Amino acid sequence: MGEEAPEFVNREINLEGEDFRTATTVGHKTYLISRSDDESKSTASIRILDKSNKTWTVPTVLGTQPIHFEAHTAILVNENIILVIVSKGAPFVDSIWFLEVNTSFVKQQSKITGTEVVAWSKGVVGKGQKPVVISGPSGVGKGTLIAKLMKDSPSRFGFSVSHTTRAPREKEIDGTHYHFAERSNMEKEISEGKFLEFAHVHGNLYGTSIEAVEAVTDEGKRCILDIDVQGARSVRASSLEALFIFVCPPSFEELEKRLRARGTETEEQIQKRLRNAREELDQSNTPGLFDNFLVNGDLETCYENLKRLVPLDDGGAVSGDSYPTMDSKATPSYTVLSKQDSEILLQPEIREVEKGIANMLALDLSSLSGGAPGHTRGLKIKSVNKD
Ligand SMILES: Nc1ncnc2c1ncn2[C@@H]1O[C@H](COP(=O)(O)OP(=O)(O)OP(=O)(O)O)[C@@H](O)[C@H]1O
Ligand SMILES: Nc1nc2c(ncn2[C@@H]2O[C@H](COP(=O)(O)O)[C@@H](O)[C@H]2O)c(=O)[nH]1
Repeated sequence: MGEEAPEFVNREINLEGEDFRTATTVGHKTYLISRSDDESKSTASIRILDKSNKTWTVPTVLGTQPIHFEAHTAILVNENIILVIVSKGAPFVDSIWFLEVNTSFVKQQSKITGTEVVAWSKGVVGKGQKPVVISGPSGVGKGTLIAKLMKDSPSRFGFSVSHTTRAPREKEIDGTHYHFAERSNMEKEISEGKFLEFAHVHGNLYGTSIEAVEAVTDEGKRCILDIDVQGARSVRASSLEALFIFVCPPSFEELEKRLRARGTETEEQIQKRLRNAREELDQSNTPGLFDNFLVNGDLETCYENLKRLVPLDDGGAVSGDSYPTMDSKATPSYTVLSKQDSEILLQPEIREVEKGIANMLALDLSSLSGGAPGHTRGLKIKSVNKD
């Protein structure tokens, strides 16, 4: 609930100054960002002043919050996003953040929770790669392909661990392969808006929690989702920008052979999965649903084709750019030197330049891209030579 604004704060505050508190106005709202009162934690706290009726609101804050939140600078990127640079105490990799105040993700979450919502997204260098949704009929080899991807590049990819009400298979580990859940608990969490998508698949309930995707993207990894076609449809309709890949079997007979050979289902369950496979293959042709199709005949060939769509080593880099090369644990103190059009120049303290632990940086706000809203946003950041 909003409360009457105290007289002394309802005034113009330095909008873009570096301080422990900044106020940034977007339309008729002013976003007050400050270090939390609990100084031991150094987290950020947000309050919103609605200038039209002079009321304050404490919003629901989504996303993983900036840590080491000391002095900061806030700059309006556009009417949807505020750039927040934590200018003291944070390692370089934790110093660039976006406060999403009016993006479609925020609007969607606001509808679900019925509250005013803002969301933190971490600024990552590069394209802020889209999560990858991999769908296909049961037994086609999605899990096998994903396991290869994770084994070859564990630092680059992270698996979104789904919830399911189905019983664990012999070698499945709770929290690694799935979060095995009670139906009533899972339904409750779905009704509380904690799931990005869910679907009834082969007689059980499956779903991707927002936290499962966050856990991966907050580590700066590209998130891989193994979900059925209904789930893919829900993600497509959500605000999460993703790459959608459908894996097809070389033939229906081969699919049946693989399902039987896996030996994890009863005959009745196999029949049910095969019936559903026909429906999924049919549904996969929905125009605009999947971006790419792979046929998993020979496993190695299919894996090579998957790596062409989801490269192991592009690092999200945009060719031709030079990226900051400083020690990722260095904690330089940046101040905003200038903002011209969409370029922001960040100036480290002279001592840090002299010690060689920091360079002047140029942030290109026009490059803001993709990532997972409420999780990460990609951005071009270049080191700038002073001479
Ligand atoms: N290209 C392939 N050739 C032969 N066998 C394969 C191939 N790809 C996967 N398999 C085998 O097929 C079986 C099913 O594969 P997997 O479990 O990866 O399928 P899935 O699509 O993840 O199934 P589900 O949706 O039920 O989880 C496994 O025993 C796996 O070893
Ligand atoms: N919509 C969703 N589908 C999911 C999710 N996790 C897995 N799945 C799909 O379920 C079937 C069966 O999986 P299995 O492990 O029981 O063989 C398969 O098609 C998966 O892709 C989810 O979170 N949401």
